[in-house]
Amino acid sequence: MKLELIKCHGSGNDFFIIDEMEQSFGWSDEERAKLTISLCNRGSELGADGILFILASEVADAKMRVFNADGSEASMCGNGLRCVARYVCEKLKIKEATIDTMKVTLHVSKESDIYKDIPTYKVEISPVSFDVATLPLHINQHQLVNEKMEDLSEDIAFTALSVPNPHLVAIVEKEQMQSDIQEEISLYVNGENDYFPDGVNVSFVKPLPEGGIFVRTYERGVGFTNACGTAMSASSLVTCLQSINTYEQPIEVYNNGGKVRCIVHKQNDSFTIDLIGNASFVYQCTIEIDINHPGTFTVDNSEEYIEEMMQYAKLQQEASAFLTKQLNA
Ligand SMILES: N[C@@H](CCC[C@H](N)C(=O)O)C(=O)O
Repeated sequence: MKLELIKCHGSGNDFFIIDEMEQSFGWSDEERAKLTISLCNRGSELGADGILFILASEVADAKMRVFNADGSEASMCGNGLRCVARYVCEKLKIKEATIDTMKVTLHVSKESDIYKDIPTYKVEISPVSFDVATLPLHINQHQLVNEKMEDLSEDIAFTALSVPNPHLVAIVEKEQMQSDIQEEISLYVNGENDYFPDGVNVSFVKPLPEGGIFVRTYERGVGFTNACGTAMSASSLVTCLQSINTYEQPIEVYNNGGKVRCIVHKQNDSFTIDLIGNASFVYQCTIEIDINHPGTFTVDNSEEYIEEMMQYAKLQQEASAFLTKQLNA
């Protein structure tokens, strides 16, 4: 069969969009998983962190399903949702929309450009929970907020939260950020272990001297990515809890693929987060693939979004120069 793909990214966290809104391919979840593993393989002609399947919805403008590069399905994806927001808003010629996701319907909207000529979208990150059962995290307490887990590290304190996908967040020193410790912990909690039966996204966060934070995330089902939208949102909330940042105020969040802006809203004891950033298209292409044997495919008719990519490269250069200066300050 022929399949149309759009390669897109949010802060360098890259995905393929597959539109199943009008044409239903009738795929099973096993077929979606195998297709994802094949197309996301970085050793193939394509490669990505995941696939965003966009489907028709009876309760919202569209439905998003997210598959990680290893074929597992995630309940949410912040960077991916911005790309889906752009795709749906442009397709339906609207400026805001509702997108149904695995656990919740979320509001998305077009925003003024975060950087000159960079299509920018705001997405709602919600619901947020600190109840360890929602990750799940198996420990003998209801919450883990800025506390050590001796089996993970003797020095680092973690906060566990779901937004609604699961996150483990630690505020760290520069030396810890640059060591192998994050990878070691991430491999442990995403392998056979007694604590996180479904794995967890692990973020190390470094507050920057001139304001803003740097977030590096090891993503469940993928590995280290340039950025993880839900992780940057969860990390922003954790920095507000620790009075490093302030509720209702924009937080500049730097990552290895660029930067985004988060605003954490607090009402009584509940939280929501706005994630604002680029929704960039890289290229569109058609592939010829046999869904029963997705391991091989051919790519043709590839067309790049050159202007958009050149503009994004400028944002990335500026963000990276700022970050280097801040991390060496
Ligand atoms: N990159 C995403 C998150 C994708 C899902 C995650 N790996 C999980 O399994 O929960 C984002 O931008 O939020």
